[in-house]
Order: sequence, then C-alpha cells, then structure tokens
Amino acid sequence: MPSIFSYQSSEIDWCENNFVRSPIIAEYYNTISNVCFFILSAALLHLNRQYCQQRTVPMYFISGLLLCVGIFSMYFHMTLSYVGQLLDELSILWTLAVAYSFWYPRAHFPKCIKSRKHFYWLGGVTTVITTVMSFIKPSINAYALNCIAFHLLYLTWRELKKCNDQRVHRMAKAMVVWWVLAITSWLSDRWLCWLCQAINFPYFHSFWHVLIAVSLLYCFPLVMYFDVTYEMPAFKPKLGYWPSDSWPIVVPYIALEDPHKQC
Ligand SMILES: CCCCCCCC/C=C\CCCCCCCC(=O)N[C@@H](CO)[C@H](O)/C=C/CCCCCCCCCCCCC
Ligand SMILES: [Ca+2]
Ligand SMILES: [Zn+2]
Repeated sequence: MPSIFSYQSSEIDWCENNFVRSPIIAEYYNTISNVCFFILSAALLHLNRQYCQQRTVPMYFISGLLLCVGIFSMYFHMTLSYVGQLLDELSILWTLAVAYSFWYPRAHFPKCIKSRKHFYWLGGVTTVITTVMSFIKPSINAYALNCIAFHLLYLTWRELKKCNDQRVHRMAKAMVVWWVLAITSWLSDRWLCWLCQAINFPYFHSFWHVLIAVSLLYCFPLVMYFDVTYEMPAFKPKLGYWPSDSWPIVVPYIALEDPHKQC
C-alpha cells in the first residue's frame, strides 16, 4: 500500500504532464506559479501599510497564512501526494476562516450572534467540523472551497448597494473579472484536459494560481475598505492604485485619511 506521503498518492492529477521538466518535481509550472502567493502576501503588507498599522494582528496572520497556502500548494504540485493535497486544501480553508472571522461585517451576522467574540467561536467550531469532514471525500474539497467565492460575490453585491464611491464599484468589477478568468482556467484544467492536451497547452492550472492571486489583490483592499467604513470612524478609507492611477498595470491598495483634516 503506498504511503500517504508518496509521490502521486493523491487521487487528483492536474492536466500538466508529470516529471517532464524535472525528475523530482511532478508538475513544474503548477509548482513554480505558486510564487504568486508569496508576492501577494508581501504586497498586502507593503502597500496597505497605513491599514496594517491599525490592524496589525489580522494583517500579519493573513499574510502568514497566504505564505502557507503558497508553500503547501507548491508541495502538493511537486509530489501530487495525498498529504500535499490535504495540506493545500486545509490551508485555504483556515485562511478563509481567519479572514471571515476578522472581516465579516457585523451587519451580516446571524441574529443569534451578538458580538465578534461569539462570531469567532461560531467560525472556529464550523472550521474544526469542516476540517474533520474534509477527510471523508477529499476529491470534493476543492469544489466546496470554490463555492465560497459565490458567497463572497453575494456579500460584495450587498455592500455595493449601500456604497456610492465609484472607485469601490470599479475595483469590485475588476475583482470579479479576474475571478471569472481564474475559475474558467481552474474548470478548464479539471474538465477539458483532453482539449488542452490536444492543443498542446496543459497549463491552465498555473494560470489559475496567477489569476486567483490577482483577484485576491483586489479583494483584500475592498474588504479593508468596508472594515474601515464600519469599524474605524476616526478614518476615511480611500482606494488607490500603485504606482499611479494612469499606469497600464496597477496594483490596488487602501489609504486612510483623517476626515477632520482640512486639505
Ligand atoms: C469577509 C471575508 C473576506 C474573505 C477574503 C478572502 C480570503 C481568501 C483566502 C484564501 C484564498 C486562497 C486561495 C488560493 C488557492 C491556491 C491553492 C490552489 O490553487 N489550490 C488548488 C490545488 O492546487 C485547489 O484545487 C483549489 C481549490 C479552490 C480554492 C478556492 C478558494 C476560494 C477563494 C475565493 C477568492 C475570492 C476572490 C474573489 C471572489 C469574487
Ligand atoms: Ca499532471
Ligand atoms: Zn494548484
């Protein structure tokens, strides 16, 4: 019986051909494309410095977890092992759980939840139960995780209905476009591998890594924007683009303005 650590012990094998570019890395491009999560993790801390000063613990927590996502995903694609698959999926689940616990808007709490402390408990218990359940049928875990994006879309839509800032609307649209490209790549790699092989381009899962990281680059400043709006009345949030609005390639970030300061 193969060990749960052994190469190719996972039931999932992505479309990229195995051991083509290296004898020790099963899926070369799928492995190296995870470097995007390291860049995302550092960029979040660097670009959103002002927000980070106000919310140091959540930001370092999330940034550390995104590093773990990148490391475990690299390990998974390098080995295609059962342990690699579970580490990859569980690190995503825990990152989502921590992000929801810190940033889920109070206005959307279930009626029985009276404070963020209660919400932490609800999130913690749900995550522990989901972690145990993820061992039952690991092949459906990735689909379940992808469904969470639909809940995020719903939340975004609810928040946009209350918001008049056109910069926020534009950033939300960009996030959705990147996510649509990302999920299309993920599904193509899963379901249309025969076609990708036929056109000699089995690399859509690597594109997914890049595109979902870009989509998260837009998602996090939006989440921070609503956090500042609801939880930090001493500041006024302003979405910006680095290096400047007019550049063809830009990275979004949030700045905090003092609403009492004149000019
Ligand atoms: C108020 C809530 C705020 C939530 C903020 C969002 C927090 C996101 C946290 C983590 C997401 C990391 C996802 C990266 C996955 C990379 C690893 C990977 O590719 N794994 C695959 C195998 O290698 C695996 O098959 C993928 C599984 C699916 C993961 C789906 C994650 C959903 C993330 C939702 C992102 C939303 C972006 C915008 C939505 C409109
Ligand atoms: Ca493969
Ligand atoms: Zn992957």
